[in-house]
Amino acid sequence: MMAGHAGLNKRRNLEKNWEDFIYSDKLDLNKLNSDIVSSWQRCKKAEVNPLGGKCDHIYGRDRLEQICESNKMLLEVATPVIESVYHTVQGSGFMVVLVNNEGIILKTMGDYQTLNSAERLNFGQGAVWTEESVGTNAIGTSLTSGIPIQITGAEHFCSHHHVWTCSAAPICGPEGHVLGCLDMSGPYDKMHPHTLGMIVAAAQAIESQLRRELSKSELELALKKLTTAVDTVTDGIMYINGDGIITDANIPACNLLGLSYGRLKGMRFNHVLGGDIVSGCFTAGASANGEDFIISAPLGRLVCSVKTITHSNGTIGGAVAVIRIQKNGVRGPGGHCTGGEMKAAGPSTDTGSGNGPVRPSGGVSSGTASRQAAPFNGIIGCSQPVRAAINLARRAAACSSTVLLLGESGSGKEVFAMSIHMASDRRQGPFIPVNCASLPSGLIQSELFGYSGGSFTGAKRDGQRGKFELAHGGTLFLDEIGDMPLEMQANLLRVLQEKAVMRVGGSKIIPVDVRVIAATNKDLLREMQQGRFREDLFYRINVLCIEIPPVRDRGAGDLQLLTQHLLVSIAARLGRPVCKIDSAAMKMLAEYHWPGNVRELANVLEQVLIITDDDVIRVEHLPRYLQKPARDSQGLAGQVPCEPEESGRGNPVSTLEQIEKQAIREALQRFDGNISRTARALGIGRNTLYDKLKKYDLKD
Ligand SMILES: Nc1ncnc2c1ncn2[C@@H]1O[C@H](COP(=O)(O)OP(=O)(O)OP(=O)(O)O)[C@@H](O)[C@H]1O
Repeated sequence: MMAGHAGLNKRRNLEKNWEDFIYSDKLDLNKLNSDIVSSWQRCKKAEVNPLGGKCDHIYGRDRLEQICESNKMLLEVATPVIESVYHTVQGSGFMVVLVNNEGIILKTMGDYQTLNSAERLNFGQGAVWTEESVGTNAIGTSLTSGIPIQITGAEHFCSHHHVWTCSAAPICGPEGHVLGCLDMSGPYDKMHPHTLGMIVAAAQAIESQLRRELSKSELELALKKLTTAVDTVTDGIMYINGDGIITDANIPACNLLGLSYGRLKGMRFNHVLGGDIVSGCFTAGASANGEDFIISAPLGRLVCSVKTITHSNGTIGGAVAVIRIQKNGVRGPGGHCTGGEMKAAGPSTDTGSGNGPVRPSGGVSSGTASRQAAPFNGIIGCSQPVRAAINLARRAAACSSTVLLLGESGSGKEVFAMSIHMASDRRQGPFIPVNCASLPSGLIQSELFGYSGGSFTGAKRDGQRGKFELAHGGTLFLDEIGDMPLEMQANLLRVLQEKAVMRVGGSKIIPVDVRVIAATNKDLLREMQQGRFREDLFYRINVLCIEIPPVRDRGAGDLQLLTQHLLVSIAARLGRPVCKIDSAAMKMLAEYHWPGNVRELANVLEQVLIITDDDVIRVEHLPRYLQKPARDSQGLAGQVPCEPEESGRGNPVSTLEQIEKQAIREALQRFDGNISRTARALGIGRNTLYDKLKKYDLKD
């Protein structure tokens, strides 16, 4: 506080300097602070009236409300600081003021008398307290110069302010830009240099609180992004705390495990999965992290992987588990199948087995009947032809002979091939599928047998292994073998006989231990007769032949089982609740002849689940081409569930062809002639569709 003679002298000197500058433009730079000199010069240039000081630039209530709204966070954070600062000076004639970065007063708090004096200057909410508006003052000058400043008495440019002392400090945001300014103003004779120190500390407190708030809202935003992502994915995701309790889960996780969120949350993860995955990960640490496990759930087999979350000090804080439906087995990066099996505790699942997780490296003891049965559990169907095919497949799994799978497109040949592999003693080895129809004829040789370094333009320097080498110790699935070019058939035969390959451009014989499963939807006997398939190769691959029945030959019971299975698994994949199908819609499915087999059925159900939110599928939800079956359609309706359907097959070929032609025509119309979408909807490949368009002369 300024007192006595010295104080009076200082005041007089300040007033003298001010008068010299205002009336004679004289400046004694030794006696004046350079920031004040610059400010005075700015004010003179801006033609601010030095004999005034009453603010006439004030925002009305509505605009002020908007301004406060856009400075909401600053106000919220600064208010408790203002209150605490005012509390310490209360009764001493001071007021505390908060302005935004444009110098507009957002808030004032002070002693009654001081607020009254301030009001006479319009020094209150909504006033624009800048240098241009009211001359040199702590608020305006601090905002202009970006530094904390104290302005006392005649240091103010306007004479009406000469009885005031003001201290202000800018408030900066986390990125350094000025958000506003905090000021403390009071009577001139209460001037104390410490006041500025107090205001600087208060502004800093506001700044650090703002930083905390911003990082909190950034954290909230990051959390929201994460939650949105977790809710959008189709995989099931669960969070597990350090005690192995599930603390959160997304909808697909609940659907896949067949448990409501309320039940799942709070359950012990090991109880849900019926094994001890988590403690394995917690104790084995990184070694168990991220590995895939196979578990059995009500929906079928699921792949589960658990990854631990570690604190910065290295201790384990919990884990994230990801589960998804096992699609054709679990393939490692090199296309390897992995996985033993354990059971999840869904409502309809036997939890009493006590099976723990079986890691790929641990393996499943070979030869145990129950374990060998598991791979075939994914093949849905109990009709006689399906049971017969499964029985043959079981036998195939027990030996290492070449297998030939015959069946229409989409009937499940790959599912069978994978199941045979998984049930065989090669299950620890890779399962390598190759679609012979989709390989360009120029590349098929190198794809199958590999090539040595630099053998052709664009080849990798060190060469590349072919599918036979990749399948070493495992199974090679040659799909659509009927489409393999004749010259390749000779090479394939040689490899099968010699059990060794030679890479394209190479000279080394590489022995390979590969079990071949071939598949086709073509009539190989006819292909042979017409010279398109080698007889010797046919007999070489046709050691054990398994016919996969088309869906229309499986009976209504199988169709119902497949429909229910697919509805649950597709719903889980789409992340939507499972829905039922009413009997009329089921009857309509049974009346259709399913040329695209299970794949077509899956596509139809997926389309329905995408377009409807209803929890029951009715006739009107089904595609139109199903709603108008041809009169003499050989559908499945009326067939006895799960019974062999031996009678009544007759010779339906021409009728089915008519129906097929009609289905293709309608699908083409529906998708405006788009081949890819039409093929997808019909559950057949594009090439097959092109063949059929040619066959039925539907090209235009
Ligand atoms: N019996 C089944 N139970 C459950 N899903 C099945 C069954 N059969 C087939 N599927 C499913 O139907 C789809 C088509 O099966 P898959 O690819 O094995 O048929 P494919 O006969 O090999 O077809 P393509 O001849 O076109 O290669 C896959 O999504 C598969 O999972």
